[in-house]
Amino acid sequence: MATVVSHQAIGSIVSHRPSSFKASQFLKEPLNVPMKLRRKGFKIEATASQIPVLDTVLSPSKNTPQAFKKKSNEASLILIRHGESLWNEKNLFTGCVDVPLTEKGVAEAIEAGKRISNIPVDLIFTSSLIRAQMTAMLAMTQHRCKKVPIILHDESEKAQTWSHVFSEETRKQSIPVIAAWQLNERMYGELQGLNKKETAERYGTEQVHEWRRSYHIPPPKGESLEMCAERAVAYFEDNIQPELAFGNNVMIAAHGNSLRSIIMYLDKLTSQEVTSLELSTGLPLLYIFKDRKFMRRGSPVGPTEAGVYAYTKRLAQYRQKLDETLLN
Ligand SMILES: O=C(O)[C@@H](CO)OP(=O)(O)O
Repeated sequence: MATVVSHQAIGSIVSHRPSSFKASQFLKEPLNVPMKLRRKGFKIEATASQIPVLDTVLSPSKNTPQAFKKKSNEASLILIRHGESLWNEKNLFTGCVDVPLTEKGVAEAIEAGKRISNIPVDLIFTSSLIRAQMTAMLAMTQHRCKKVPIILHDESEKAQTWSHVFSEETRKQSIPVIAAWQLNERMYGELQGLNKKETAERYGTEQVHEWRRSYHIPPPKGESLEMCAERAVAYFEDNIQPELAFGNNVMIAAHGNSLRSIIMYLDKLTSQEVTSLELSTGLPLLYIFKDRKFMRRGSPVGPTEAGVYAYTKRLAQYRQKLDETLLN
């Protein structure tokens, strides 16, 4: 059965672990994580066979054995496709070309932020492209926690050192943002920069639809969805899922096709089903990760709607805490 998730579809920082720390100490089944996360500014470290951990700046028990326990057996995962870009507006194949949002895209990102303003976010992953990063940042301006998203720069020793934050209190009021090229849009090859309508007129609607939506067939010199999934899903499994397993709440701001491949993994869609999965720009989708399963919860309707909070006790408690903090 075809799955269409478009319109009503789906909708702190952490801690330092000693390098000898083994995932098996706190997970029933250790995840074997080929990690190379080294986020010194926030004291987040992980190497192969460890669990990456966000932590703990939030945890008063940091650096005690308590700090190595899972924060929770449940975590939220928000997926958001970037708002409209200047090339979406012009109907051009974009792929890995790095174009910014339009004014409408900015408004969509802000609206998305309102919808998720009561849902906890401890860590943000974005692609390395500006449209996804703008979306994440603009969305977070609306969050009721009022924490500041900070992009972690670990491209060199110097970048790490020069972006170090020296106040623990300030780190507590921050949310680390990790930019990863693996979450980039599918590379569209020789279609990048071409007009979608003109390309369909030239090569035929069916051919172009196949390039755009089939799982296995790549556009000329570009990536198929399958190839895109290989790097995006591997990144998700290696770097994002371990954070969720630890109890950290994650937001991913990425792209139509990199997110389609991740949703295919989360919802266990077949290569046939994913062909009819369409994601709207700027629409946040919420999942709950619990007992090593992903449960799709839809798109939060808005900050005043209670509906989404009925889904889990933990989300309801988080919102209550925000309400109390803001009243005091
Ligand atoms: O141009 C692109 O990069 C993508 C997303 O806008 O296009 P498509 O609609 O074919 O997924």
